[in-house]
Parts: sequence; structure tokens; C-alpha cells
Amino acid sequence: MNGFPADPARPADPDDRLAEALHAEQARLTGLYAHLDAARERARRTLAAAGREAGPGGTHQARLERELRAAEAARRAARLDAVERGLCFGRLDHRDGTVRYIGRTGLRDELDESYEPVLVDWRAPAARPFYTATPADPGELVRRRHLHTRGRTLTGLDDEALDLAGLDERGRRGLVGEAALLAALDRERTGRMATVVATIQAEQDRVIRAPLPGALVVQGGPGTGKTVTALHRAAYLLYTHRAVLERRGVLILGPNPAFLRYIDQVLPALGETEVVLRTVGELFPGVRATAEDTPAAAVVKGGPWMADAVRRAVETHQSLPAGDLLLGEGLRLPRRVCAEARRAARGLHLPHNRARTFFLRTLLDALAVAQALSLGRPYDEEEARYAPRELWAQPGIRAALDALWPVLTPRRLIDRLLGDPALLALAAPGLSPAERAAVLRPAGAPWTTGDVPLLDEAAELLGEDGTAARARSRAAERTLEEERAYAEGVLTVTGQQNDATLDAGLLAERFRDTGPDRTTAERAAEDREWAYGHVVVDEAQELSAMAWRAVLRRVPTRSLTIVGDLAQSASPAGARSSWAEVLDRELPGRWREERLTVNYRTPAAIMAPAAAVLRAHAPGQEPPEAVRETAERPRVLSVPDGGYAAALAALPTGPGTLGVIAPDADAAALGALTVRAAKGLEFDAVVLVDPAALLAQGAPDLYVALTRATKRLTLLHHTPLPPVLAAALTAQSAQPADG
Ligand SMILES: Nc1ncnc2c1ncn2[C@@H]1O[C@H](COP(=O)(O)OP(=O)(O)OP(=O)(O)O)[C@@H](O)[C@H]1O
Repeated sequence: MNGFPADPARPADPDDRLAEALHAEQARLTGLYAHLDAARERARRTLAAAGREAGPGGTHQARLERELRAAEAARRAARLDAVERGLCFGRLDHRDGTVRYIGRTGLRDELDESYEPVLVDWRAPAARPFYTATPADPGELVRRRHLHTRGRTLTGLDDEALDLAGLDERGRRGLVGEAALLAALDRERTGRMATVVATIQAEQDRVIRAPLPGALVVQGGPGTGKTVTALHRAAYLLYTHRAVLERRGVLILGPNPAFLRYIDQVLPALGETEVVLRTVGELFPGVRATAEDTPAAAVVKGGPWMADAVRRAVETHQSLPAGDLLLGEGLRLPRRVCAEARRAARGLHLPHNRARTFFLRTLLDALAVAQALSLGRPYDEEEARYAPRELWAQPGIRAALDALWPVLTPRRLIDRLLGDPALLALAAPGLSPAERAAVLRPAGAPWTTGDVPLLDEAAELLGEDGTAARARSRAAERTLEEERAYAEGVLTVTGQQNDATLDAGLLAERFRDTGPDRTTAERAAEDREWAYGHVVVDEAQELSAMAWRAVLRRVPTRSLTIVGDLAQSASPAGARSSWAEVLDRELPGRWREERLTVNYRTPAAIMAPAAAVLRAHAPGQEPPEAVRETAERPRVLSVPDGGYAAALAALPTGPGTLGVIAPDADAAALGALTVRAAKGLEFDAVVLVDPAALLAQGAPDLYVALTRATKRLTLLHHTPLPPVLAAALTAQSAQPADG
């Protein structure tokens, strides 16, 4: 890289040196923004020119190329607009004197039009040492510099010398860019997740840049950056494999809508928009899960046995008559023929609604032959063409055959399965009466998150029911008709109606392909059968076996990033001690695991009691090590029974965000979050109501709740604190105050 002189000779006084460096870097930063402005201007000009060229002139091919150019220019303009904040955040000085600036996007010299690179995109290979070099392993670097900015102004910088022989490893655990990292961690939270592109750590970088193919599991304790790492990985993959992923899109699954809102801002900030954010409850287009399952119902609905239950429920709708069917006018359909037709239809291994066509056709043919025989008519080609159709037109015959193999929709089938005790017993004979009772509910009850994978399973086994497809194609035809009429109008207005190369149909198709087109993300979100290029699953320990089936169906290539923490699992099916227990059934031998070990969120003083809870209740699980040493110790306030609301109202409100987390039974009345709703989130200050009750909900719940605070934790209790927590807090208060 060139374009930047080395630092001028340094004055001796450190203050002067810093001022000098700031001055020089500000000048370079200003230069980079000038390049950015020029790049934006160029993108806008391209866009405007494409707009002017638009219109129906030239060959079809030339028009297509113009439109592609315009779309690319629009995307580039949007990308350049998204990087205004924090455009450049780092600088690398190499042994051979090369200097590289690292930023949110790559820029070339737009001013003298040499187009030499002046800013390296953080996702490019050349930027990687910024995240991985340490004094112990500096590679080709002699210095890494972090630039802090507000708007276009440089507000500070941190240098790390990487080449000094014998230099002590700065900070603990080889933290990369320690000063910049700690400054980032100390910032107050806004309630929206921030990008950490300037301070990604080496172990996180390994995850972010892992190859696209295959399933990568990232196991890490609370606050180890699993979510930020997964989001930066999505941005990295979209940059590195743009061609595939722009077309197929990336799906990010999160535990609850609040969490999705929390992370929503990060991806556009990284310049990526081809991403669909969903919870499992939103995976089935057209269905919104609005009700909650009881824990017992969630266990039953989530278990792998439900795949068999749904399959059997479908099969019970492929029935045989008790004896031969008598269909009026002496027409008889022997049971044996029905059985043969069912065997043949099932043998096709087609979805139920598609195999139905074959089944009906076979029976109608058999009936038509029988009818011809009884009337003494030959069964010739003519007869074969019309007779079955006429038979189908008779309501009695139609009803009898329909009953044998009806059209099914996923909603109707699952509603029936969960609403009809006899059907459930038939479809799920392995479930105990208590388990069946747990999932039974009135027909037409609102859908729950646990129902969504069942609907998906059903949709897979049923295939399209013809009505939806027909309605869609009718709508599509109508739209095309309207577009054709509009296009004819355009041709008339522009006087090109006699242009042989341009007919209204072609023009209409063109508007359809381009126009104000829907993005990949929009199309993917509406299509149950969409195959994503990559899927990120966050809080993956929460997914049931049935949910995994629904997720994996959406990524036939099995290119996944799966992040989670088994120790935080609130799965009512019970904690699992390894990812193999979770994944070997669905992805046998097709996944690998990376670990994140450093907790960037919870200060040590808060993490210590949380770790004690974890060790006591899940001895196999290792808590992550907190990177920040100093923080206020947790405060413990005893309140009288029934006094939580008053105690909460009396608590002083400090600076920053506040989260109050309460047991499920009290949360609504106190206006507090349940643990479930707080999952994945963090707050500057957290107040925990009734830790003993949280522990009674499950040790993972208490562990999750304890690890949400970045600065201050207050425990309110009226029953005694759980002994393990009390012991950890007492041990802490025996230590010197800064430990
Ligand atoms: N490299 C980093 N630089 C700055 N901040 C970081 C870094 N890594 C993580 N953080 C911060 O640490 C906090 C925790 O990150 P994140 O929420 O991704 O953790 P998590 O592993 O998903 O936690 P949990 O399991 O509790 O949901 C966030 O505020 C995040 O911005």
C-alpha cells in the first residue's frame, strides 16, 4: 500500500509526540473521508446515468446489462453510506515499512484516479493481522494502532509495539489491542448491540473467518461474544462469498423477538442487508406463534418422536373402506382395488397431496372400466378420456373417494393431531397418557413456538395442496396481465408499439425481473422451501430436535454457524452435556466445534458467584474467565415478603441501561423480564428478584440471570439466598476490595 508518508520525525516529549501523531493521523483520516466522498459521488453518478439510460431502447441484452449496472451502483452507494461512522479504526505498520489502514470498507484512491488501495476492508486477508498479531507472535508487524473517532474527528489513539524483543505479553491472555478493547468494554450500553469490528479478538477471528462449508459449532460461556462473533461471521461470509450468498441469503435464528431487535442494527452497520432474522416461531410463513407451551408440552412436542407421529397422522388419512365401496347404479369398487391403489401411490414416495392425484386417478380408471363392462361398452381411448372425469363430477363418488385420501393442509393436520385424542393415540403410541394429555388442546387454539416445527414437518410430508398453488398462479397471471397492459401503454406512449424486438409481454417480464425488485431476504422470508446459503443459529442450546429438523431443511448444503452455551440451556428436556448429544442425530460426523473462553461482559466480581452456581449444578461445565477485574461487588438487599415492588421503586437509578429479572411467576406483576426474555441480552445494571426462586426454576436460569450485567448487580431476596450463592458472596467480601 502506498499514498502515506511514514510518520514525521518524532519530537522527544511524549505529549508532543502524541499531539504530533494525532495531528498526522487526523490529516490521513480527513484524506480517507475525501476518498469516501469521491467514491460516493462516483456511485451516485453511475446510478443517475443508469437512470437516464433506462427506458426501452437498445437490445434486450444491453438493457439487462444497464439494469445490472444500476443495481450494483445502488448497492455500492448504500454500502458506502453505511460506513460513515468509524470508517477507519486501525493502522498496521509492517517490518518492511508498509503501512495499511484498516476500516469498515475497502477504498481506492478516487482523487488522483490511480485507484491504488488506500483503506483495507476488515474482512480482507490483508487485515487479518490486525486481529491476530500478539507481541509473542507478531508476524510481519511492528506496530498496531487503534484509532478512536467521533464522526470525522480523531479523538484518540492506542499503540501496541509488537516487535520489541523480550516485551512482556501485554494484558492478560494475549488480548489483542488491550487498551482499545477495555475502552470498548467500559462504554455504557445503549440497549442495541454494537459492532466490535475494531476489537475482534484472535479466538473470535478464527471463528469469523472459518471456511463457509460445513457446520461450525461455537461453544462459549456467557459474554464470550458468541452473538457478535456470529454476526461478524455473517458479514465476513457475505463479503467473501458474495456471489453465492447474495443470491441465497443468510438466515439468522435467535431465541426471542427482543433479542432480534437487539442485534438488528449490527448487520446494516457492517454493510450487509441480505440477511433474514427470525425466531423458530416465525419460520413457517403465514403462521405467528402467539401462545406459549407449558414446559411439559414443549418437551413432548420437541422430541424426535413427533416426526413419526406427524408421518403416522398423515398415513391415517390414507384409508381403506371397511368393505367394497358401493357407489350407486350398481357400481362397486372392491376394497382390494383400493388397497392396491394405496400401495402403489405410497410407493411413489411423493408428498401426500401429490400422491393423491395418482391414487384418485387409479380408482377412477378402475371404476370407469367397471362401468363400461356393466354397460357392455368397449373401454376405448375415448371412454378412458372422458369416463373418469364424468365419474369424478358425481358428488357421491367424489365424496367417497375424497374420504379415502383427502387433501390436507399442514394447519388442518396438526390442529387435528393435537386436538383429537384418538388420532394422537394412534399417531404417537409411544407417548404415555400423561404426555399425550400435556399436548392436547382445543381445536383452533392459537399456535405455539413448539407447533411451528410440527407444521413444517407436516408441510414437508403433504406437499403443496393444490388450492394454494392454483390461487398463487391465478394471482401471478393477473399481475402479469396488469403489467402487460401497463407495458402496452408504455410502448404506445413512447411510440415503439411497432418495434418487433419489443413486445408488451417481454417488457412486462422485464419490469418483473428488475423494477423495484424484492431483495433476496424478502423473497427468502416468504418461501418455506427457500434454501439458504448459510444459516446462523444463536442460543442453539434452546432448539428442540424437531426445531433442528426444520432448520436443517432450510440449508441443504449444511453450511451453518451454530453458537450456544450448553450451561445456559433451559431446555425442559434436560441439560445436555455435549453438542454431540444435540447434533449427532441430525448432523452425524458433519460438524466441528470451536470454543470461546473469555467473558467480555461480566466483570470478575459478578462472574465469581455466577461461576460458583454453575460449578455446583453442572460440574462438567467450565465458566469463562472474566476479562475485567474491577467492578462493584454485587449488592444484596433483603426485603420483606411482598415488598419487591416497593424495593424496586426505591432503588436509585444509575447511569446506563437497567434490566430487572424476576422469576416467571412474578415477572409480569413487577414489570420485569423473565429469564427467557432476557436471554442473550445485557444491561449496565441488573436487579435480580428472588434468586432462590430463580434457582428453583432451574440452575441454568439463575446462571443466565446472574451473567446479564456489565457493571452492577443487585440481588433482592425475601427467602434465604441459595447456599452456594451466599457462600460465594461471603468469600468475596473477605477479599480485599479490588480483588
Ligand atoms: N472483541 C470484542 N470487543 C469488544 N466487545 C466485545 C468483544 N467481544 C464481545 N464483546 C462484548 O461482550 C458482550 C457480550 O457479547 P455477546 O452478547 O456476543 O456474548 P454471548 O457469548 O452471545 O453471550 P450470552 O451467551 O450471554 O448470550 C457484548 O457487549 C459484546 O459487544
